[in-house]
Amino acid sequence: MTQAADQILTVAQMQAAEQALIDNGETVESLMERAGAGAADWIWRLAAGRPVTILCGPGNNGGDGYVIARVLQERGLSISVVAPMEPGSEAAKTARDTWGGQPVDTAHGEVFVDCLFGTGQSRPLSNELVGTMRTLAASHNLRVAVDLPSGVDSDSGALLNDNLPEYTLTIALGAWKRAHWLMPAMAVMGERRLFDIGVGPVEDAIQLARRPGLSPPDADAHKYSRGLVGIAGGDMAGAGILAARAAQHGGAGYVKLSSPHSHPDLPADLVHDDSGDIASLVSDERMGALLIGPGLGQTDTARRKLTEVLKSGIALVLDADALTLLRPEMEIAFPGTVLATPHEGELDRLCKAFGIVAEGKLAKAAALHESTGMTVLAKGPDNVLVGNEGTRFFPPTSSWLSAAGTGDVLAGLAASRMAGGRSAFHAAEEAVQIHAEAARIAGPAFSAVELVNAIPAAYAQFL
Ligand SMILES: NC(=O)C1=CN([C@@H]2O[C@H](COP(=O)(O)OP(=O)(O)OC[C@H]3O[C@@H](n4cnc5c(N)ncnc54)[C@H](O)[C@@H]3O)[C@@H](O)[C@H]2O)[C@@H](O)CC1
Ligand SMILES: Nc1ncnc2c1ncn2[C@@H]1O[C@H](COP(=O)(O)OP(=O)(O)O)[C@@H](O)[C@H]1O
Ligand SMILES: [K+]
Repeated sequence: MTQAADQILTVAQMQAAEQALIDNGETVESLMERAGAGAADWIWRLAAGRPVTILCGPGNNGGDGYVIARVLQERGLSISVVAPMEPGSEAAKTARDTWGGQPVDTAHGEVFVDCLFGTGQSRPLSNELVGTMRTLAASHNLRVAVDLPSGVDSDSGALLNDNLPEYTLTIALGAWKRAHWLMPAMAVMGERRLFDIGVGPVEDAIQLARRPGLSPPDADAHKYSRGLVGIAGGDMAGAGILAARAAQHGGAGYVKLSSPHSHPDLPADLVHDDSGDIASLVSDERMGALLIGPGLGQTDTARRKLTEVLKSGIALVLDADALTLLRPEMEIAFPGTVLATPHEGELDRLCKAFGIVAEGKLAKAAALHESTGMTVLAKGPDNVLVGNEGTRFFPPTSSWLSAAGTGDVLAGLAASRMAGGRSAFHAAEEAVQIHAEAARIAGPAFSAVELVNAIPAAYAQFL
């Protein structure tokens, strides 16, 4: 179901949603007044009595800036407005006239408020404008972007100029935009807050991932009812062990690692099938989900294992080497129960293998889902999940996750959630957030093993 508070809109969807409000009796002016007053509340808290400088552009984002100037001035704050361009829209002109002050050429204060451009940003900023913005940003300790940082493309999250300022806070107006959750724009926004102006649910909108609601095992649970996860390992035992460890902590009751290689760190509580025989793994009728890829290798044996696993009809997580080996001619019994978890390089390789030409992470993941039927989690600093249930974006996670082996941990978690009965889509939605929470708990500079060890505490956060 579409939830208005979590929806993420394109510029066209936002404009249609605003038009719907106007058709119901609002005006651009009344919406601007509400949006500006809402943003002013946040800036008021941040400023705590200190002076505020507002950079106003020619469109309605600039109009919001004049409303903010008026509201904060009425509350007694010292406000300077810098306006390198005259208001162009009627609503912005009205907002400036109602403010009634005189813009200045430059100012030094504590809080810089960027109301230069919002969703209407259609091209890179001129050198002069970007220079003004950089100078103002550099001379204020706190920086607030209203709706979006200027210089950001709302639909793609691309940065249209180099060296844009970084913000303390970004206040989304009316609804989230894609750029709030996509790299590289996401990285400059600081904290994100949404101010509601009454926009209703938009059909087919991308949603922000829901916080997982986990529960302890049922009172009469046994290891198989909690889920049996199989890990089809291969040449490098370490990656399989990491994934298996994560699966053990991810809710499943039983984890079986099939790998022909032993390893000195093989935990005593992990069931290890050292025959590496894939047929016995896929013929186990209790198998809830299988993970294949971490440590699999790319040999003929690895390809044969992957082919068999794909045909098995068991719910699958495909990661790492399995994604490199996957080809369109391989038969997938039930693509709807398969989750693929590519990082950027694997996503590009998959697109090439499947003849997909698309620009950007979202378009690539959507095309891959469309072409294969698999649920696709495109990983990285921004996570994009596309499946039959729709599309999800995620809050930013810890950049300390950029360490070898953390992807194996995520794949193990996802397999564990699937073995416990979640769909590929919901398993991925939960796994990303348990993984992110474990990273937060593990703190800085953790290794993949330390990340795994933090999973139980992360799990507890969602019980
Ligand atoms: N439409 C509405 O009902 C509401 C809109 N609101 C605000 O309005 C914003 C969107 O307003 P607009 O559509 O007017 O768009 P913007 O205020 O983002 O600016 C668009 C204007 O800037 C020009 N422009 C774009 N890129 C430029 C560049 N690089 N250099 C110079 N000029 C450039 C465009 O030609 C256009 O005139 C939202 O982000 C939000 O802040 C809010 O006030 C809430 C209500
Ligand atoms: N800069 C970053 N910020 C946040 N998360 C990141 C970042 N870089 C990588 N990650 C996450 O870390 C994991 C890395 O996975 P992957 O690239 O498959 O690594 P590996 O194969 O070594 O396990 C993914 O979950 C990814 O989303
Ligand atoms: K802005």
